[in-house]
Amino acid sequence: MLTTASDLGKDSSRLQKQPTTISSKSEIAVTLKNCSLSFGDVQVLNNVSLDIYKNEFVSILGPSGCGKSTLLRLMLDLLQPNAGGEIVYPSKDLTLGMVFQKPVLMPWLTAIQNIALPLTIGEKKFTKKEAKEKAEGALRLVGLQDFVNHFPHQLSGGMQQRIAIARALAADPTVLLMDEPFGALDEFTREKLNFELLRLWESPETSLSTVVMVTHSIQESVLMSNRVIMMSPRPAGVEDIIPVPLPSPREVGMEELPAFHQTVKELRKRVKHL
Ligand SMILES: Nc1ncnc2c1ncn2[C@@H]1O[C@H](COP(=O)(O)OP(=O)(O)OP(=O)(O)O)[C@@H](O)[C@H]1O
Repeated sequence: MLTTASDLGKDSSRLQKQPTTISSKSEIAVTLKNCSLSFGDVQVLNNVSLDIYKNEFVSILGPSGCGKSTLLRLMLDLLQPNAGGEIVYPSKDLTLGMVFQKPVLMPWLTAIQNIALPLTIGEKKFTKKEAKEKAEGALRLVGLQDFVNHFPHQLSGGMQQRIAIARALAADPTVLLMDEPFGALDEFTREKLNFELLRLWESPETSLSTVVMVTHSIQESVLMSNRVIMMSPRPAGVEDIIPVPLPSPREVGMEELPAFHQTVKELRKRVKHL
């Protein structure tokens, strides 16, 4: 198991990571300024402007093919706003992490080797010993410390996705970008991982401050997020930003609250208009 709600319940610092209201004092984690992007003749993003704050969990919803994954790749610096605009990360101690829909694990590497591998290559290189220690820590965070030497085929789909989350967390990101991370999982595992991710985001054991998650599930977006960004059809822009008026921290059973139903209903109404 991951760090549980009850483990963290006595720690007031977890409450620092849930700004349900954005005030003028909220610190920006990333700003997209009038970003437009085309693949050849196909314009995918049109004038996307967005501020995402430190200590917030944001979901991105929108029609299939509108450009949600493209937006994340832009934020990860894998793509450039080639038709105008810029992306600004004001913080000096920024580390970006990414989790994809599929875990994309190397089948010939064990759980710990899969997590350690990216730490030994790229810009921020760690020694093999450091990488192993960080990978062990990340495995503990996702509750898979007993599966250190298991290969991917010896793990369930949910466990493989936890390894992918651990791999992203091992680099100690401040901003985590997630592209439908639970889309391929059954409903039971998905719900479990939803709360495990929330606990990790709240945990003082990680540097994680901001989560930006693309999802196709309206319910998931409401349950997890402080705000939901609704994208318009391609070429996508920001259609709407909907705050989620649920109490923090989020707990199992909040799906029964009237505020949950009202926000889901509101989002459904807006989806129908797209
Ligand atoms: N590398 C690429 N080259 C050309 N076109 C691309 C490339 N990547 C994405 N596209 C196009 O950009 C558009 C947006 O794709 P993207 O994957 O960002 O959408 P999405 O909103 O994430 O879709 P979905 O919800 O179905 O996952 C699509 O029309 C897609 O074909």
